[in-house]
Amino acid sequence: MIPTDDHDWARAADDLDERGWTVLPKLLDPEQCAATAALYDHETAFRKQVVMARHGYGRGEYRYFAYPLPRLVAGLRSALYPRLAPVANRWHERMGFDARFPEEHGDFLDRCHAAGQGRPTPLILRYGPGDYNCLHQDLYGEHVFPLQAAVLLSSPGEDFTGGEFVLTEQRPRMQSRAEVVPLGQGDAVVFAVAHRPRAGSRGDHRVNMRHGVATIRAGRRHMLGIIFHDAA
Ligand SMILES: O=C(O)CCC(=O)C(=O)O
Ligand SMILES: [Fe+2]
Repeated sequence: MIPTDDHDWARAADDLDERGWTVLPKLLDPEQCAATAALYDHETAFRKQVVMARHGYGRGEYRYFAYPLPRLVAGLRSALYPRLAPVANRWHERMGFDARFPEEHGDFLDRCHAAGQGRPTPLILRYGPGDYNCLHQDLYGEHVFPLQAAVLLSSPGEDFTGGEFVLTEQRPRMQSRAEVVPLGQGDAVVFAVAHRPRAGSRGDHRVNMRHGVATIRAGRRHMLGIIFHDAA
């Protein structure tokens, strides 16, 4: 159902190692995007709604899915994870972090759930004119899978303008650098949750990464977020 075989995973792994993010073009087709965005109004599919302005997170809102996840969301989460686990393990080794990740997502979730991180983190975000998402990191407890994915469900230029996906990285003792990630409808961005290793002249060091969304100028923008660790 989720055609992850079509993607160039060797290139994706190289992008991730070099800059901490990659784009998987057309991970979902327009019908899958529309059907997923339409889930937003099915209140019973979700465990929690967050109005971002109430928490100082930005402006706009999002909803975390409840278990069981919709088929497409569950399918994406379990299909992407095994492609990313080798990158995650390499990153942890290079950053000197102890945790290593199993090959299958279910085994990693068992570890999260046993540690009290049992609430699902996949979400849909919805933005209108003037909305934005402040730079942040999606950390929900001790157990962290270091990569996450997000799929643009709306069509830029058609459904909305503005609303660019932004990543920043901060190297130790240096100023932050920003990247704008070009996304079309159905494209997924895969990116570092909080840290990534970077090769420097004196070996690897850890850089700090955050992501957010620039102000939506017009229209409505829906995004599907796939986070692999669950929440406490
Ligand atoms: O709306 C966006 O592009 C940001 C999504 C996001 O923050 C996430 O998926 O964690
Ligand atoms: Fe996020």
